[in-house]
Amino acid sequence: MEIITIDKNFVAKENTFIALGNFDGVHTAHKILLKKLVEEAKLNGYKSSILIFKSHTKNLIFKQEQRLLTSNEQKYKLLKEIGIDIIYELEFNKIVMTMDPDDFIKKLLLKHLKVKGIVVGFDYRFGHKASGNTELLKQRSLEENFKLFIINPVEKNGKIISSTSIRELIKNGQIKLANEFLGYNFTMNGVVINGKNLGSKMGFPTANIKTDVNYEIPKFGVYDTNIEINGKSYRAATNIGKNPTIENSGLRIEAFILDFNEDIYGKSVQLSLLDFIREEENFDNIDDLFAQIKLDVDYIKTRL
Ligand SMILES: Cc1cc2nc3c(=O)[nH]c(=O)nc-3n(C[C@H](O)[C@H](O)[C@H](O)COP(=O)(O)O)c2cc1C
Ligand SMILES: Nc1ncnc2c1ncn2[C@@H]1O[C@H](COP(=O)(O)OP(=O)(O)O)[C@@H](O)[C@H]1O
Repeated sequence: MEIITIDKNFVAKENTFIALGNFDGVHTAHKILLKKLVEEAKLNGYKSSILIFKSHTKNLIFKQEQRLLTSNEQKYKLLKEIGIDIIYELEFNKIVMTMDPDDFIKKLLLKHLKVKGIVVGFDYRFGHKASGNTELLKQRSLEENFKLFIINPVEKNGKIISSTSIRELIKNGQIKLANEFLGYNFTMNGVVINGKNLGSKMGFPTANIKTDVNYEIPKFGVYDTNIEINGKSYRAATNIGKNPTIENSGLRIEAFILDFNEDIYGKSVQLSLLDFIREEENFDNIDDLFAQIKLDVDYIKTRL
């Protein structure tokens, strides 16, 4: 898979079929759309491409940082697995945000990116004030002679699978359903940093994980998790929250790794959430807290 950083003046070397969107999470509905892209591109003898904005479009539109399901790195890995040939990476700036929808289609996509076919979701919006939609794309596909595929909403349990609906599930602790919608387990990448050293004193050392990605924050509580360290996977009891029993500091992600006894400070880890076990609690004292942590760990062992 080729990753090409472009600006609005970039001219592509070759024709492609293209998919448009943020693709945060590359979830099961995205996969249906992207498989259609790869299939149709092949049938028509072109490569498949995606136009992706480097930062989420909502960051600029709503002037607040969009919480995410995947880092760009995770997203690109998933896209590669689907068989996408080219990623065109474009900075989502004011020029792109205020672009006339017809300029977006005719100049950027057709002229500069040499697009022969477009695949989008039913609710795709683009251009100035999001005024471009699938109706406009339909009209222009007839006039300008490009192929267009609009993918219908994909539902599960009566709910539309979307990046937004998955973020809501994660916020509500409905991690199993979120994972079903994603098609894989929600995973946060980070690095193990120093904590207060209380964990090992109490018999439960916990790897404190710091992430640079603006992930959606899961409901505070204890999770059954998998943690990948140096390519090896371990089971862990993980608390996500603010440790109210100890202090009321910022967000902490802390994993007690089962059957493990190594120094992993500074290591990159991937933490996958499997299930929500219980809410984070404010215990009267540290002994009560660690008695409960022992119960959590014992419970997770019964789930192995
Ligand atoms: C399985 C598990 C469950 C936890 N549950 C809670 C909790 O309910 N309330 C709380 O205040 N802290 C909870 N914690 C966080 C602990 O307070 C924290 O891990 C401990 O203070 C050690 O911190 P340290 O790694 O900075 O030494 C939990 C930690 C783990 C591993
Ligand atoms: N089973 C384990 N689970 C988590 N971390 C472990 C484990 N065994 C050893 N460690 C190491 O111990 C550290 C955590 O010990 P802890 O006393 O909780 O210190 P800190 O407060 O710095 O996190 C981890 O970062 C890791 O390097």
